[in-house]
Amino acid sequence: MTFLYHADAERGMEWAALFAQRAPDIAFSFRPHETHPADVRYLGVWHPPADIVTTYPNLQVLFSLGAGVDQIDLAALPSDLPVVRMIEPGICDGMAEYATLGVLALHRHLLSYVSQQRHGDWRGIRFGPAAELRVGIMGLGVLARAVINRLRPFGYVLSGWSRSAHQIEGVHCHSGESGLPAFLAHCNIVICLLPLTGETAGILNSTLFNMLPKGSALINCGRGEHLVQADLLVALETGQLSGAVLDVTDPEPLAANHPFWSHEKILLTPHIASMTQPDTAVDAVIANIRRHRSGTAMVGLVDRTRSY
Ligand SMILES: O=CC(=O)O
Repeated sequence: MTFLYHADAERGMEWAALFAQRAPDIAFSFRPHETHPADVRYLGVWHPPADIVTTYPNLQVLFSLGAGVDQIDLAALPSDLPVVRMIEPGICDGMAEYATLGVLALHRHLLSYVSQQRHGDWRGIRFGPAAELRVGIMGLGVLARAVINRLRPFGYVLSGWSRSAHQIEGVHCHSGESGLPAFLAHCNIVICLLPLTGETAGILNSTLFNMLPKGSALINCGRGEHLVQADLLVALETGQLSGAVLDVTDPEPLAANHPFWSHEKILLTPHIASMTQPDTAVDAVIANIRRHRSGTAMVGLVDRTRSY
């Protein structure tokens, strides 16, 4: 009954030490080649190796080491194999910090000041109060709620949009395709935290940008595939969008000559918004293994019909 951590060995070693301390009853390995495949009941992966089902005939749960599962070909897995997303406090904190960084950077014109500094240009740009800035979040899952809670004390006007209806105190929530135009019409900054699915790929496109008030800004912490890159360039060119903070791109990294690298209105970071933190992630996985063993529902179980 082994949990096999099938990813980078450096972090695997960290996980091994934490598992040994906190769950000595659960065998843990981060060395696939030294692990008997038939012993593997729980498998932790980022990009799963090929043929996991034949390689690990006794696999009972597949754990994604990240919050997303779009990197896993769910259709290739047996429909009764539970797949679990990583939901742990460290990932939520990281995302809350990054989204806050993005909102503050856009609100307080940081991209312009970085450019002005390069040109020796000492010039203040007016900014309005947070209470007049409307921040909208696309996707209202666990990460979005962490972002909302972190943004709340600044006083921004918060709204949210998701596929299905949600109620969050102090947040004006919209849902479904029909709710999208009203949501967008009231966003000065829109943050994409959507899962990547067939329905959400390419959702950040010119149709969506044109539904935002002119001069709005975008933060994409979802996946690079959510964004139609050419549409963003046009929107920045025309002023429909005033700036973008992008933590994800398609592909990653972008080609060396890609216009996003040097665009003055784009802040680009190398997919670091949030990272699974071993200290807290290990507890989340151990708790889920114990839930699975006792037949209770695991936290983060992927709904295979929705792909997240
Ligand atoms: O992108 C990172 C993750 O899915 O955790």
